[in-house]
Amino acid sequence: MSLYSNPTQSGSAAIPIVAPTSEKEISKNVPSKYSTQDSKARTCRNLIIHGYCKYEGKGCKFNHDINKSTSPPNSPETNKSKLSVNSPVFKPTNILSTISPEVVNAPPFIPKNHQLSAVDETPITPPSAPGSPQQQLFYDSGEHEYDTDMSIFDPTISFYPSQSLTSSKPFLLSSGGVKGHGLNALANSFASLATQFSALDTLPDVTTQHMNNTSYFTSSHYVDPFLYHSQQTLTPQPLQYHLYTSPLPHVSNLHPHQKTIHAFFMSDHLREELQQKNEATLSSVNAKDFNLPEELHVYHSLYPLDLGQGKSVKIFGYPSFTYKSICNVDGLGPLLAMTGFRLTNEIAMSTIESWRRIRHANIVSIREAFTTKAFGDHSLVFVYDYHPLSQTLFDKHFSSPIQTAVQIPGVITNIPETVLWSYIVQLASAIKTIHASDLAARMIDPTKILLTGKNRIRVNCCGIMDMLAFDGGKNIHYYQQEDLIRFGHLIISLACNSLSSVNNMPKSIEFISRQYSPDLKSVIIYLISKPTPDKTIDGVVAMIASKTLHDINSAHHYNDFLESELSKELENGRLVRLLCKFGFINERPEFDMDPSWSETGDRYLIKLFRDYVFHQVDENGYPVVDMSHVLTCLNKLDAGVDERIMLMSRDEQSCLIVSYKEIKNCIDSAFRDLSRRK
Ligand SMILES: Nc1ncnc2c1ncn2[C@@H]1O[C@H](COP(=O)(O)OP(=O)(O)OP(=O)(O)O)[C@@H](O)[C@H]1O
Repeated sequence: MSLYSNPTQSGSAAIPIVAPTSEKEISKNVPSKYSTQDSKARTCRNLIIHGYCKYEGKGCKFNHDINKSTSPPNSPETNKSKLSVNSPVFKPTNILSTISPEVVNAPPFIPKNHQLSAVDETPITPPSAPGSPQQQLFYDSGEHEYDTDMSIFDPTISFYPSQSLTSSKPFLLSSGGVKGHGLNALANSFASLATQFSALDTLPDVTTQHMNNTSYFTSSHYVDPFLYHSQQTLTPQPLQYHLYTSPLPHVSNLHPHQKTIHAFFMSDHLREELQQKNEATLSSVNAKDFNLPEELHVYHSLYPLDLGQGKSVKIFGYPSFTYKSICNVDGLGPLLAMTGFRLTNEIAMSTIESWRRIRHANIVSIREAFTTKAFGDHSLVFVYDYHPLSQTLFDKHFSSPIQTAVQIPGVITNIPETVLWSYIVQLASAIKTIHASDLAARMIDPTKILLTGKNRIRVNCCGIMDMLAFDGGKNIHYYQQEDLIRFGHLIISLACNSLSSVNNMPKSIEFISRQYSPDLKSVIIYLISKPTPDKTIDGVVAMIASKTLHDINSAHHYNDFLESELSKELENGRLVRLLCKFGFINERPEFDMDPSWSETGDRYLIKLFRDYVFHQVDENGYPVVDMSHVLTCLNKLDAGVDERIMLMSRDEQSCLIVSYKEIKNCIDSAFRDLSRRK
């Protein structure tokens, strides 16, 4: 693609249509092979395209009487039903075949996928020498012929930068976008997109044609969108992934059409949640203000996670602190530092290896453990995976005053049974994995179980007790039984909404049997029953089998939800990169000592394309805010398809017919210029 110049310059693969500026200019540009007599016999092209000619009576030599058929018999102009002002049909696909490039001294442009219609009997002007840029300038002199298969052109639209020139009839994105913006336009756009994909299936040698992006948008066969679904017998063809946008959102119940824009993107709730998590991940403090070491092994940027609560000795027997940190090697990791602990038995460190091998969705993975004196005394540091904005079960269910108050049966603060079952299923799954690895959790406590998402729990701080009270694994069965009893106590506390409920078992069980189902009570009774060799986590898993299925179902539903939200954002990265390039190029005040750089050459085309995508207005002059139009255009641009569009200057005096592929080349070349270092 060579440099573009303002429409008056040649050397472009685009095909400018330029309105004549004066009578003199008109006559100057009319090729000599047509006499004045011929000109009078031919219908003025301004009349055909715009519905009127502002030079009528002021020197334009062409015929302005639309009812007078003066065209040669074989000319497509004779088909007045398609070319009348009342029903203008405009399709420049075949215009290209009959325009002499000599008119403007430019080599002809023959698109690779150019399809000559059967009605076009005029010989094609030979292209320029092989290898030269295939270009053609289309001058609005009237010395050209139309075929009958033109895109619809509405002369009543006041400012309409461009129209899609695809021959695929159902694809009326531009006109649909202008005339019926909002929901209909949205639906039309996607229906047309789907139609084009379906058209792909009907082509005989799709793979070959698809390689040059031809078959999609230049197929002249209209394919009913509903036919798409009945094409199952055909072998699926490779698709142009770049052309996809996310599927049409459910917009039928939405009224204000602005809302449809939101429907294209991730839900606000999920976005906010993820943004808060990112914020938490990036939060930092000045280490000196908190009297923290600036570096600790391969970790730095320590950030205290238990700011309000201070040192706690009740679980581990040593004061412990939790920090978020950044690892030099692989990013984030929260640290749990135990101060005042001196590791005497080096073998205890080896227990961490067994824990490092455990990967489970309900267990916070441990990365490593090491000793340090960075906190001013002997400390043992454990490093776990970081789960931003997580809360402990204690914080969630037992920290507010109403929750810690003495439980009054029947008071609203009960945790719903479905939530309890979800906790039970997840904990049982975690404990089963731990026990199967010949380990014991020893951390089934509300302060050591993290809530990392909606009802999503993970057992935290695993492996610490094995190191603090190292016994070489001798008492593992005892600790496993203890896990089950602690598991039972945790569920009782949650069900009764009180940590002290475990001190009065009969009353608590009676409360649970009144508030919850017998199944829940049975599981609790099993968990807190006397340890026996037969009492294992497998017994619990068998008892909760049906609830597990329900939990799996919920997890899959949530997974579907997240996947659909993700698909909405799938193309963002690509499109943002493209928009960034636009931003670098468009309206640039100066480049390479040239103040008009962004307005001339290839960049002029990019500017017109920007207008085509973003600055269209409808027949009443209102901006067309059609996101699907923007997304479709950008996707086609990114894919560099051969489909051509007509770009029009803001003064409506010149048009350029150009393919997405050429615009893409222009953008790439302009961007390369900008990033080039001399
Ligand atoms: N792996 C982790 N990822 C993210 N946050 C964590 C992680 N581990 C702990 N936290 C957060 O750090 C905070 C402190 O954790 P900690 O284990 O010290 O709990 P605690 O409630 O302070 O218990 P204790 O009473 O033993 O001090 C908690 O609010 C918890 O949400």
